[in-house]
Amino acid sequence: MPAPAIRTENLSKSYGSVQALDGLELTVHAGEVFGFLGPNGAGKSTTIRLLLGLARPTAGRAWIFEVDAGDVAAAHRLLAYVPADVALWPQLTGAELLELLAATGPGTDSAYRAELVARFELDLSRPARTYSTGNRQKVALVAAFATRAPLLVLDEPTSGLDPLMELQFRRTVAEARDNGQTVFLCSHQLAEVEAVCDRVAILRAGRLVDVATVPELRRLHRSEVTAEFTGPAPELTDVAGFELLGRADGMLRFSLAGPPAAALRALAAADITALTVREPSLEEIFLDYYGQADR
Ligand SMILES: Nc1ncnc2c1ncn2[C@@H]1O[C@H](COP(=O)(O)OP(=O)(O)OP(=O)(O)O)[C@@H](O)[C@H]1O
Repeated sequence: MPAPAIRTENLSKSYGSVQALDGLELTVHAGEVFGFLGPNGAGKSTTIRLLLGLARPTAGRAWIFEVDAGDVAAAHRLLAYVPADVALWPQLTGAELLELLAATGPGTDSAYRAELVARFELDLSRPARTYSTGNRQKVALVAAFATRAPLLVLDEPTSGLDPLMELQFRRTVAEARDNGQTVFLCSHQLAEVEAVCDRVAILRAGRLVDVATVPELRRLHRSEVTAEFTGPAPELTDVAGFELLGRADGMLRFSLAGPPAAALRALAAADITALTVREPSLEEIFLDYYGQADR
């Protein structure tokens, strides 16, 4: 087994009486694209700061490819980082910035970098002070993806990108994975996480709620079923996990949680003419976890 890209053991951080991160146990395998999700204040940025050695844990430890995250000089040779708020030296042009970032980072593939500059339509001749938020983000993304760093830590990397650039981002993440790199992606863009991540971790109030693949998460959550029928309506009220959403003449719409066997038996007893099952999106799953009632 290759060393995990990220491993944490009881990783905890408190700020005074605020427990920002509480006993995080996480393993991110080498080569996977891993989504890190949670509502505001869940502890995502705190985790990233601990992984980057920008803060010290109150308890527990973290390793980057088995290098202690606190050993910043060694750990940062293995990773590239894109922060949520990209700050750049205002007087340097895009081209100068990429050169500077390449000189300080874990090694850059210049041919691939040129391809990424074209792909993200980055005008390298302009000074950074004239860049929009999205352009600053592109500089950081191009610099990070052009490295051969085995781990890419991306914190809200596409919040300033338009939908076309968002697609280019997804394509570039897929290339990083094909290249054997690990991607740790912290994002509120759930469609993006759903599209690119192999597994996701869900964090809430400093604690890990779940780690699973998106299909696994889907199986745990409600699907929406529409059944059309002739004759008597199927009798589903006793089925565990059944919740009626609507009914009309010859049509029933309901949500279902858990295994569908009992519902299928009940449906089989009726004369069903059409059946559609819609699986929940990651966004719906996320809202299920963080429903307004218990925020
Ligand atoms: N330097 C600090 N001093 C005091 N409290 C802090 C500090 N940094 C974070 N916190 C608190 O720790 C908790 C976790 O914050 P964190 O920034 O890690 O959340 P987050 O999941 O990244 O949220 P967001 O999605 O809003 O970025 C919050 O309650 C926050 O107020």
